[in-house]
Amino acid sequence: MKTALTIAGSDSGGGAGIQADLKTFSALGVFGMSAITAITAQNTVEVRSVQNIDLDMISDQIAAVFDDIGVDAVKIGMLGTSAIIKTVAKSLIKYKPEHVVLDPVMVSKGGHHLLERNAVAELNEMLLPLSSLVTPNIPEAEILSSRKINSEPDMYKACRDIMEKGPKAVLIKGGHLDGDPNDLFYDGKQFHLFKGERVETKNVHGTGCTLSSAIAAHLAKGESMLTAIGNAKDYITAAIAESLDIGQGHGPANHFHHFYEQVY
Ligand SMILES: Nc1ncnc2c1ncn2[C@@H]1O[C@H](COP(=O)(O)OP(=O)(O)OP(=O)(O)O)[C@@H](O)[C@H]1O
Ligand SMILES: Cc1ncc(COP(=O)(O)O)c(N)n1
Repeated sequence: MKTALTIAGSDSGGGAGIQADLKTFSALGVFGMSAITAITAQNTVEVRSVQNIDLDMISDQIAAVFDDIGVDAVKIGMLGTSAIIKTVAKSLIKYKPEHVVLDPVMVSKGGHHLLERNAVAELNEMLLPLSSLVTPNIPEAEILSSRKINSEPDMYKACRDIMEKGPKAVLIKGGHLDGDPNDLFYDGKQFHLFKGERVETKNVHGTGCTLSSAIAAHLAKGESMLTAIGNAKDYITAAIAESLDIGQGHGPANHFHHFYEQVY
């Protein structure tokens, strides 16, 4: 069986972070494993508190998985501090996984800063060069590229800027722009626009986590990067179309809508 490791934060509300990642891996038939970087007390409305995990514990979790089970693809989500970024980078340099999908999580939907503001330099210098694909949303792409993004043409320019930081490829997610949520891919040679259709819903908690995990799962199964992203885009579109109206805030993507339909 193919395996995928998520290195990310825990969301007690189950909609984002490690929980979204493991649900996505399972739904796509890949064996999911985790290295938890932080525990968040969180629900659909807010992040109430965050406790970062000790650096040694983070690298021990990663080592335990690589030393015994093996990893076909890695997905990286919330890394709260520059020290955690350095620790994860060191582990990636040691184990050299073939596929690394980096979701550069910075701020939660509710506005809580999940990455220290001064840690962006480490993200740029240490992790982008180790990534097969980096998947910023619009505000994250603005920070990584130091450029305002108000339109699709701006996304093309930002892709070029981000590629200079050394990832093998970039996918800027268009969910935060007006209009249909189109995501733009660039690998230094070709651009590809993955077109979406906007689903009118407030239940979009954890959609970025889900998309990056779905890409990692498809890469673990041996698909090419463009095929993996296309399949992951179909997955997130269906998971948003059938998203769950639970909690008072942004409800989560639905990973098992076929199953839930039978249970309702
Ligand atoms: N309302 C929507 N309908 C359909 N697709 C959407 C919608 N909103 C976002 N998407 C798609 O979902 C994926 C995640 O995009 P988004 O821009 O929301 O990422 P994000 O802000 O990192 O998500 P999050 O921070 O909630 O994890 C992208 O493929 C995007 O195009
Ligand atoms: C542990 C963790 N990781 C990632 C996110 C981002 O997801 P969102 O932007 O939907 O809040 C989050 N809220 N919590």
